[in-house]
Amino acid sequence: MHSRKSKSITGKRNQVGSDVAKVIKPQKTRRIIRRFHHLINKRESICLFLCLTEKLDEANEKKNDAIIRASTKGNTEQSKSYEDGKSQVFNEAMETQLLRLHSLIKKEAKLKDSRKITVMYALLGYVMSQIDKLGGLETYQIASQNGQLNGRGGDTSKLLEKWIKPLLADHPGATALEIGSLSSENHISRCGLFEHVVRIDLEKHEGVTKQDFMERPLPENENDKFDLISCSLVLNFVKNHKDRGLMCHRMIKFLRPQGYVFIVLPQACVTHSRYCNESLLQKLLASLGLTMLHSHQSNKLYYCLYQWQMVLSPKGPPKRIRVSDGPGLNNFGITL
Ligand SMILES: C[S@@+](CC[C@H](N)C(=O)[O-])C[C@H]1O[C@@H](n2cnc3c(N)ncnc32)[C@H](O)[C@@H]1O
Repeated sequence: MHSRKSKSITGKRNQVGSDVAKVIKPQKTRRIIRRFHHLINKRESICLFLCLTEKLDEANEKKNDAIIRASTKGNTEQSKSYEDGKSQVFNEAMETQLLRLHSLIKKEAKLKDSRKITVMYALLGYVMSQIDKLGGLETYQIASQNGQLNGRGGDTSKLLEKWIKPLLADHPGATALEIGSLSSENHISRCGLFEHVVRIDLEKHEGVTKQDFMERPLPENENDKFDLISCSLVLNFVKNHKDRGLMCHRMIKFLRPQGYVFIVLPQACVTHSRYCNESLLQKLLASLGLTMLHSHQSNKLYYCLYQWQMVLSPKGPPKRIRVSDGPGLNNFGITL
């Protein structure tokens, strides 16, 4: 696999990480974020096809490599194919195969012979090398951080502050949990409306605890719960519709009665998805007892604020349902 260290012009090696924050140009952030999502999605589909049951960890590519390698153990052809894939530099043919992965998988699933599996290992190796070349989750997060500062008008919790201020007027000592926090400088932490803000993310950042929300110990009492949970641009980061649903379910467990949930999604998740629009999202969250108080669409983002009023509406279907059709739509969806 390529080294995650790059040489500077002085010949010094730079570790991918905080140093890189200074070198990702703002105009490149969107491209990096898109590429990262593309690669992660393709990797997930290939792993599903190969029945790799051990969960890959976005924050630990070394571990992921070891998991994949272990799955090829005893099969020299698969192992060689995976290593060959990893040794590829940018490869048009592989990129085309990735773009057609969905139909490729459909076709191959019918004739799941050993040769096809070998081809999939080569593609998986290629995806791994591309993720590595990109700098993995760290670079993605740095790009997102830059995105917060530039391209999309900054920190999303500015709007949260506007919405939540009148609601918390008689609520001294309110607490908040910010899932997917990249900075302790965001409005949510600085606005003074919350006595305490717990900030967590899959990666460690200054003032942010490294923690997977899905593994955060469940509250033992009301003190461990929050008056607000912020989930800004996190659900779209979660890989599939079922896991997104699980995340929504879990958020409720951390909310105090009448607590609030602030969700931000890329606008396309509600305007250009086959499986999601604002009204479906509203119905899904209503089945968890959440009532929508506000929503707003900017050029790039969709914001909404819900309150846990505990008035449960009927549960939606466990499967994704198609709400739109046509070319150019994405497959974002949530199922509960
Ligand atoms: C695009 S960034 C969003 C950052 C920021 N909240 C914003 O609005 O710009 C998505 C972040 O969600 C984090 N994330 C995804 N799943 C998570 C989980 N299960 N627990 C904690 N953080 C998670 C990722 O680590 C990533 O840093």
